[in-house]
Amino acid sequence: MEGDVEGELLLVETELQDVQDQIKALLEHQERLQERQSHLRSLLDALKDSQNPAPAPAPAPAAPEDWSRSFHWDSRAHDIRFNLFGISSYRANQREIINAVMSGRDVLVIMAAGGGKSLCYQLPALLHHGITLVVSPLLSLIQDQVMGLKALGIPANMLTSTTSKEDEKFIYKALDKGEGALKILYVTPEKISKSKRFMSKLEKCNHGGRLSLVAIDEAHCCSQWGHDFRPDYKNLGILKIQFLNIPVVALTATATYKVQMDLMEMLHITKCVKFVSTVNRPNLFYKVHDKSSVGKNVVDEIADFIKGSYPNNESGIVYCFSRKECEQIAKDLCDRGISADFYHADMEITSREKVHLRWSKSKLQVIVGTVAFGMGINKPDVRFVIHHSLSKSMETYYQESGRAGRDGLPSECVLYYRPGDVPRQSSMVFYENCGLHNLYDIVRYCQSKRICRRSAFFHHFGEAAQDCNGMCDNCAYESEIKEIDYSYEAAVLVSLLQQIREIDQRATMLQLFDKFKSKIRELGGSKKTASDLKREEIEQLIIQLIVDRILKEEFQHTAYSTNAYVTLGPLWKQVLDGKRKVKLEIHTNCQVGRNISTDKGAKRKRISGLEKKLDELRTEISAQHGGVFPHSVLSLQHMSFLNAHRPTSLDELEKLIGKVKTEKYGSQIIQVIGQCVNLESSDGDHHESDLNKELKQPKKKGKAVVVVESSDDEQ
Ligand SMILES: Nc1ncnc2c1ncn2[C@@H]1O[C@H](COP(=O)(O)OP(=O)(O)OP(=O)(O)O)[C@@H](O)[C@H]1O
Ligand SMILES: [Mg+2]
Repeated sequence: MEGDVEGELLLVETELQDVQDQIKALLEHQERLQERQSHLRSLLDALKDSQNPAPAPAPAPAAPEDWSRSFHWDSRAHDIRFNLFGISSYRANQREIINAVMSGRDVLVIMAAGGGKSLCYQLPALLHHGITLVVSPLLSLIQDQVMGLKALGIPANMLTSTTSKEDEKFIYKALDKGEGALKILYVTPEKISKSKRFMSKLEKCNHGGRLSLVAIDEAHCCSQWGHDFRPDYKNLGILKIQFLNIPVVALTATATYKVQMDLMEMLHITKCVKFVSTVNRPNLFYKVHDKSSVGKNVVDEIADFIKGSYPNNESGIVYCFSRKECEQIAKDLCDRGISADFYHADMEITSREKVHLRWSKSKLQVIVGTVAFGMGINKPDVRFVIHHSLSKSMETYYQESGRAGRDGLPSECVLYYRPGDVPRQSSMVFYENCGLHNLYDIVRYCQSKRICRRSAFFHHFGEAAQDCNGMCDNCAYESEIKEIDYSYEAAVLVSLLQQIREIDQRATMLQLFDKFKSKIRELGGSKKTASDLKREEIEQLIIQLIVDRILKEEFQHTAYSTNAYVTLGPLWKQVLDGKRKVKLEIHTNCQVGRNISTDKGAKRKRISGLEKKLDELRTEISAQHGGVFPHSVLSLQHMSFLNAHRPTSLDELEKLIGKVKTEKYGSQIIQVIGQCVNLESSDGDHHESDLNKELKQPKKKGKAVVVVESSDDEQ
């Protein structure tokens, strides 16, 4: 009797916890929607006002500043953007943000990964006369940025644990007395919170009128509610207190409303101008791929995909669930002829950095990583991100997959999903705040075969829907999907779990499937016989019942692991009483056989002979110049421009890639273009040059087609 009461109490407590988790998640969602609502309301008011100007001369609230009007620094900004950075036009919001920063306002920038946040403080840094201080959380990010800026001849430096005594002296002199050339100084947050010497030098710099701007990159690290909280970021508010008149620009890729409020408060920039850009990444093609239960088949498919779609060493990431899995998959990919290496938190920092650097310099095609391979990734030309198993939430998946295509060019994000992977993930996250709720969100994303993948992100981040343009599997393919009624099977599962509960036992998903199969055989009442029932379908059904709260997961710790069990959820009676139908979406034209390497979604095109040669040239220049990354020499967008326009003189070249890059690498580029044009004209066919033909020859193991990304208008 006592045991029964205790048992029920436990059940009620677990359910209460579940309800609390859901309330919390719903409140967060409500917050995001409220923010969207207030934004839409003010937009509507502004639109109405512009159509019906108010008749009475009542004191109107100050009109929002128009940051896209012309400013006196426009032509200098244009010159620096194009001639120094080699960037031909601004992306959405960049110009407005730069104008707000230049007008001396504090600014908060929320812009998706790869949106181009760096330019929003680097360009003002060069327009201003003094020094810009940039706070960034990771050494590797700082090193990449400083290296890229130095390659453009911009006086940038960093003050970190790796800075030499000599450099430190130079930086302190520049801060102290304004000697030497220094425009952009990167530091880690620890410098602000822990180095009194640095802060006093900065004080002197400000006193001498030489501190012009403070930029705080990855600003979500300030907030405990953010996904990457860094304690030292909490102290950055000191910057505004100490340098009251210096504008602060805080930048991040994702911040919920709560995180935004929190970081504005902490940085003391509550009156800042806020720029929130869309979470949409139109160049990313999202796809969920059915994952085989046989590990070898999954690696075979991934390897075929990489070799078939990206045979020119285009960079990619494969995310795995565990460290062990990472090492195994990296080895399996190597065995299949792909240059891959692993990256996880158990490795020494130096070996991790080595792998990262080889990959950044495109000497390694694929990094197989755990979630530890995260924030420091600055590589713009990652063409594919594959998830070997599902992420723990929509937010994590958005961030991890978002490391693809930061250069804006078409890239692919493929998630391998198998319902059988869910318990593995749930037993890791169930103790986290809203852990299961967040996991079930991404499980719904994976199980759905109809709903646009992009719309799931808009919904999650509380943003109005936008057109997907066929850039996800559910929008791109006209596959036949049938809704099949599984109410009978669901009722059998529920009654089985009832029986299991009665004898005080529990079942894992695998055990439940086995029991289910023999029960069906025994009953003989299903439309399908036991042998017809595919394991994948029943697992899909069990997971669907879990996310619909008809069943639920329970967890038990053992000495070595946490086991996940399936039990009855709050709504089980509805199914048993026949009050609720259970349907599953099933592909009828054999989704499993659909090979991802045949996808048209990412709009890949053949790489031209010239682009291939330019790629070789930039790698060569990068090797000659030590630190410079190939993408800092020429971006893929530049190579595409050069291929389309084929300049023959330095003057023509300068109009395409700007002055600085032309001065540095122009003669080599013109030479390569000249060689290619000659070869093509002797062949007589621009599109089928010897170079191209040579490139289309099967490479190593007979894989043939050479494809790389293209801009939207090229197919
Ligand atoms: N207007 C532009 N046109 C073309 N390329 C651009 C433009 N602005 C930035 N880029 C390029 O886009 C890439 C990503 O830019 P950046 O590193 O600033 O992104 P980010 O917003 O800081 O992303 P993350 O959140 O991942 O750090 C870089 O290669 C950069 O040179
Ligand atoms: Mg950035």
